[in-house]
Amino acid sequence: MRFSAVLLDLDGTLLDTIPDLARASNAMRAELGMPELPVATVATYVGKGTENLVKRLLADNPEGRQPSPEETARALEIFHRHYHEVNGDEASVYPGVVEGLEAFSKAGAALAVVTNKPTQFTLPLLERMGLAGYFSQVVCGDTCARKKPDPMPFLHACELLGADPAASLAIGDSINDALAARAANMTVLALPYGYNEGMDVRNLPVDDIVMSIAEAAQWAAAR
Ligand SMILES: O=C(O)COP(=O)(O)O
Ligand SMILES: [Mg+2]
Repeated sequence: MRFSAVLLDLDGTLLDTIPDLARASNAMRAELGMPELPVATVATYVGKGTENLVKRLLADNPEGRQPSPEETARALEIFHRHYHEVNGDEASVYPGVVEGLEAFSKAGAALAVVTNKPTQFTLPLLERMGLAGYFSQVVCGDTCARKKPDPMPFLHACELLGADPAASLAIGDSINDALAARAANMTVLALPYGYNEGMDVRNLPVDDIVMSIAEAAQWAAAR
């Protein structure tokens, strides 16, 4: 395998976290007197970090009114409280993830998570889901000054792993992973089962689409 490092997205790539994110989102909306949203709608709001999710949840009102910074800050506090309560309760590891991570590790690749989810939720979730041990580095939404789709988090992860971005593989479910990895000069694979802000993954600027992390490991082994 020509890749010395593999950087994996979290939400929609390693874990299906939408049930918990939707529960916290609707608990926040209920506390603010807003009606419940379908889980599928919440899923289209995930991808650019928690603050962006909260802004989109607040902007989902009949008038399309955008929240003020003060309203966003207050709602974010409420969301955080609820998400801490449920984080991991209904999350699941996608099929093929453990098999794929084992295969990448056996092939000698250094593994990192690169997520837009804040550190306070990411680290306990990785532990709870039994995946923490696979990763030598975890770069979260608040680790760097900018989040994906900026290349900064991927470049930071490569630096921490001592890996050349050109010899590194990124795997994700969304436009944010694709654009960030492209800008970082990495090879990038997309998975179709996650949350791409409601868009078709077939339109993403990626090297290929694979059906699972296990298939991604096979794809990489052939190169
Ligand atoms: O927190 C988000 O918005 C998405 O997180 P991800 O980068 O792991 O997909
Ligand atoms: Mg994702």
